[in-house]
Amino acid sequence: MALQQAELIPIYQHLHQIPELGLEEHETQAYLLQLISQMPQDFLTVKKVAAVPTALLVKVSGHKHDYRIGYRTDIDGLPVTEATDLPFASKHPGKMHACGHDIHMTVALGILSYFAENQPETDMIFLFQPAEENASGGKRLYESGALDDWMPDEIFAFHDNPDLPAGAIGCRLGTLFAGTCEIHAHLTGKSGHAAFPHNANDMVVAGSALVQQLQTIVSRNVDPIQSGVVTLGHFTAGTIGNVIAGEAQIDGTIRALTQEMNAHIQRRVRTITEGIALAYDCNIDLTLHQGGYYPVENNDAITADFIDYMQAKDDVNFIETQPAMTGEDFGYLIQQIPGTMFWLGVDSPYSLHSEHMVPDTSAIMAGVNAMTGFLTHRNELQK
Ligand SMILES: CC(=O)N[C@@H](CCC[C@H](N)C(=O)O)C(=O)O
Repeated sequence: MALQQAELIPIYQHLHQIPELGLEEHETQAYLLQLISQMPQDFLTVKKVAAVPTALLVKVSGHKHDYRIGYRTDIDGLPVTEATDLPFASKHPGKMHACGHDIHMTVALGILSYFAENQPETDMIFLFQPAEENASGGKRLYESGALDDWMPDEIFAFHDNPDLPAGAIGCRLGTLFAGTCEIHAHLTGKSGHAAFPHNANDMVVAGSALVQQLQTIVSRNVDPIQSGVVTLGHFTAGTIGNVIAGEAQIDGTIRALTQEMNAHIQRRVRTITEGIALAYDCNIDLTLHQGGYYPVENNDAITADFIDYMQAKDDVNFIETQPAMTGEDFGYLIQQIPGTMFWLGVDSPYSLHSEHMVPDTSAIMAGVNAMTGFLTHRNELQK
């Protein structure tokens, strides 16, 4: 029997207890391998990837081999200290599945277990991908060449969404998620005694000016009909109140729904940073890192079919959604392989990345059922 609610909930709870950061998902990988080894093996081949050691690829051999349908789940957790009071809360201090990748993995296992028993028409490739949050795991996996002889012709993935009702499927034609780019700025001036500012070069002041100026980009440099985000979530400087700070560190992220706008904002960040370094006579070491976090652009034909399918199903609550400024390294994969990304509602009052986020687990079976049905339909198109 394919994995059902009674098996999937304990699997989810176990995964929730063992979150690991990107590229460190060894315990998670071992647990996934154990579960996959318990499925019927007739059609399954499992591949590890030397260049991305915590990744797993699983092929389900179909009746024929001239087409491959890909399905991707991410497997990493976040450096967040859980504050949910769940009986199955994280056992790894300072780490949590606060972005719901435990839900993603559980749904993927449910779908995989179905096709392990019900041989699909075409080959199917399941990607258990590390490091969605921080290290472009999808890009690494693609560039490792491990997919080359298993390259999907189309690919699907979802992200859970606390703002949608549990089990609802959300999607849209066109861009679903933003492209992102990390900002890291290290400022170096001259520390000194609080009483003699003229002999020092204060990085609290220079850093504050940098924050203020970067925050003008969206209001003054972005076409108001389009959109963009510059968030600076981290700013540290100095040591104590009566010492002028000689160093500061500012980190943040750029978000935009097109690659052109993302690149435009990156250029403005560079120019403004150079100007602040000049104006405050300090050194600013700026790193802008986009990696694989391109906008998630859904393929028109495949996504129209996805939406038609979900809308026609009485047991699917389909909701057309707006683009979101969340990022996803699936943006890289979907640039290489046409496909669809969608949301799965998990109805939580707390947002993704919150230490209080508790997804409604009734979404798991809803996701498995909707996607086994849809992937069977995509298989049948290849008959
Ligand atoms: C779904 C989600 O929350 N994704 C992350 C992706 C992080 C991208 C990158 N590390 C950055 O911070 O720019 C997100 O924060 O949207």
